[in-house]
Amino acid sequence: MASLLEIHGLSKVYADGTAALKDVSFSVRRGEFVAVIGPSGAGKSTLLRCINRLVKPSGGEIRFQEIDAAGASGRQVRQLRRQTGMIFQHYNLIQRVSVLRNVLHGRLGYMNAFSGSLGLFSRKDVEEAKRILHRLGLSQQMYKRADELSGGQQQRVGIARALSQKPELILADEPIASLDPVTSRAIMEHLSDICRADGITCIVNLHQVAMARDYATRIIGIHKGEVVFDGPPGELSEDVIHRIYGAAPDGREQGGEALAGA
Ligand SMILES: Nc1ncnc2c1ncn2[C@@H]1O[C@H](COP(=O)(O)OP(=O)(O)OP(=O)(O)O)[C@@H](O)[C@H]1O
Repeated sequence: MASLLEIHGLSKVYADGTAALKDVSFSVRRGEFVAVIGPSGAGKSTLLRCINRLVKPSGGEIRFQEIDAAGASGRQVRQLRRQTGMIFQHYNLIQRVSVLRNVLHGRLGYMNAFSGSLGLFSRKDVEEAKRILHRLGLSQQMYKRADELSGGQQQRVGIARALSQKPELILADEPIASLDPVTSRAIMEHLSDICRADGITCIVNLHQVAMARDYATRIIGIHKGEVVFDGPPGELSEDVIHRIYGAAPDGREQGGEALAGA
């Protein structure tokens, strides 16, 4: 099957000289659930942000469907962002606005500037947003302000907003890092269900190795900006985990929190 996303020789050097990504290459097929793991500062967020062009790559190629994401024009970047839903650690909701309206913001990329600025969403978009909120168990919350919700509920709104875009790809940057273990599993279940039932490809940055093992169909391990593992969860041996997280000189592993749940 053709790849949805192909990355070749991707590099990112920030203005201060930090080389966050070095010669990263992999491709992702439709329907895959990819977990990206690695220690703090490995380059996970930079990778996701290069894919939807929140960060401009320094070199290499990113091909998303027909779009050359690395060299995309402004119009192509807008098209790319329409087709890629982004989910953030801190939810990035508009706090004083209703849950329903936050979800409808996922439709802005499809509207002209005039309708978008006035929030003139179509009846069809509103009905679809309500359906998505119902699916995520948030029917009772849809008219509440976002800041009245718990963290887990806010992250479900973040997922609902991404779904309302009707994306081909969901990029989730540490979506459970601020949540307790039970709520984290509920969020991972929702993402997994979306991937399986809707065929939406997911790339999820995670700190917890156990979560990656339990939910991903494929794991990519990054260490200091380089891919050091790319394979199914079953191949994530202790040796591989040490290669990804590295070992401190005194023998203690780095990323102890990540390994604790491994
Ligand atoms: N805007 C920036 N300017 C300069 N350096 C940056 C910038 N953003 C990230 N970096 C650096 O790039 C490297 C990779 O950072 P990145 O946030 O991608 O890692 P990460 O694996 O997502 O880390 P974490 O798990 O802690 O979020 C780090 O050394 C970081 O300090």
